[in-house]
Amino acid sequence: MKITVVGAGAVGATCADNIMRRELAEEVVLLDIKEGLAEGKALDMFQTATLCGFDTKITGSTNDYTKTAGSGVVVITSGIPRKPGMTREELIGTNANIVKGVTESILQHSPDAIIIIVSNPMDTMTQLTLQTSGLPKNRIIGMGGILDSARFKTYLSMALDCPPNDIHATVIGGHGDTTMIPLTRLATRNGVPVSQFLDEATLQKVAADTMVGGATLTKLIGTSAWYAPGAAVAELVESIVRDQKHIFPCCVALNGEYGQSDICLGVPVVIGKDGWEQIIDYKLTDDEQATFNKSAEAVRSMNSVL
Ligand SMILES: NC(=O)C1=CN([C@@H]2O[C@H](COP(=O)(O)OP(=O)(O)OC[C@H]3O[C@@H](n4cnc5c(N)ncnc54)[C@H](O)[C@@H]3O)[C@@H](O)[C@H]2O)C=CC1
Ligand SMILES: O=C([O-])CC(=O)C(=O)O
Repeated sequence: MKITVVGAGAVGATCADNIMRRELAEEVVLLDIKEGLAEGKALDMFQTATLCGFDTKITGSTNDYTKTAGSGVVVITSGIPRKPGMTREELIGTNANIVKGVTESILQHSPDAIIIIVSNPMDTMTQLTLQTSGLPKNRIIGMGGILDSARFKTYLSMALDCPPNDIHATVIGGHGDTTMIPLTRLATRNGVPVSQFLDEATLQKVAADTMVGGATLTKLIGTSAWYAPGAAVAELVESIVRDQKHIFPCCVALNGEYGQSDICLGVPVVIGKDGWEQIIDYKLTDDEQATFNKSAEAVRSMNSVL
């Protein structure tokens, strides 16, 4: 399979790197609008093949979409990242035009692709892609919840002083500082509810830290994160190309599930070769459902800006 990553910046390049190291494609095409950037990063990454022991070919392209032709999966990371003190929502004015234009160009050459949206504000960019691409809804997947869940698990493991891989936990809702919903009630340490180990105040702090996880990194680094975002995209891509049927929280079009319609929002879905294949419509508590509804309202109001 050929996989295209649009945007050869911090997230796009890390994403391509992870995809290559996991050998998820025969060829990865990295495309950027900045002259030479994608070619340079692609060549640098290809020179790790003998060092890291992978066989995936990588091609760089300065805005030449013919090189992306026939891609099975396309990851869109093009657009500006936030700076310290900004919200993801403030990026909409610039990124909506970029994401729309990129999607049109991609579909001219890869009409059968599954599209993964990473550019922020991700929920609204996913909605935009759904509305403008005409693609079946199962082939449009916004990536945010996998990353947010990875952060949630990491913060829980730090509070528990245990390995992150012993934690199972998920974040649903929007991919925003105030719209994401870490499902503390369902989080477990190898099957044992984390509430057996941590008091309510600690759990609330972990949830709060998770929600501002991206903002915390942006403040520390001066721009937003890329290592965990790139790895999170690769996890999603792997479930598609290997048809693994993993359940991941992803931003998808809801049609009555979780009491919401006409909106793309993060919920648990089964991911396989056809994109998102099934929504796991899990019954939330009344409080969780009320929070989910509030998250949907906030994302809906952002979508109305489009
Ligand atoms: N959904 C998520 O979980 C995450 C989303 N993000 C978002 O991903 C986006 C990218 O972040 P970074 O890679 O850190 O930014 P970056 O600035 O390092 O890279 C963005 C790249 O997009 C390119 N670009 C701009 N317009 C383009 C176009 N029309 N066609 C092709 N390429 C174009 C730029 O030249 C640049 O190289 C941001 O919007 C950021 O907020 C970042 C982390 C996680
Ligand atoms: O925080 C940001 O702006 C980038 C992002 O979405 C994340 O790292 O979660």
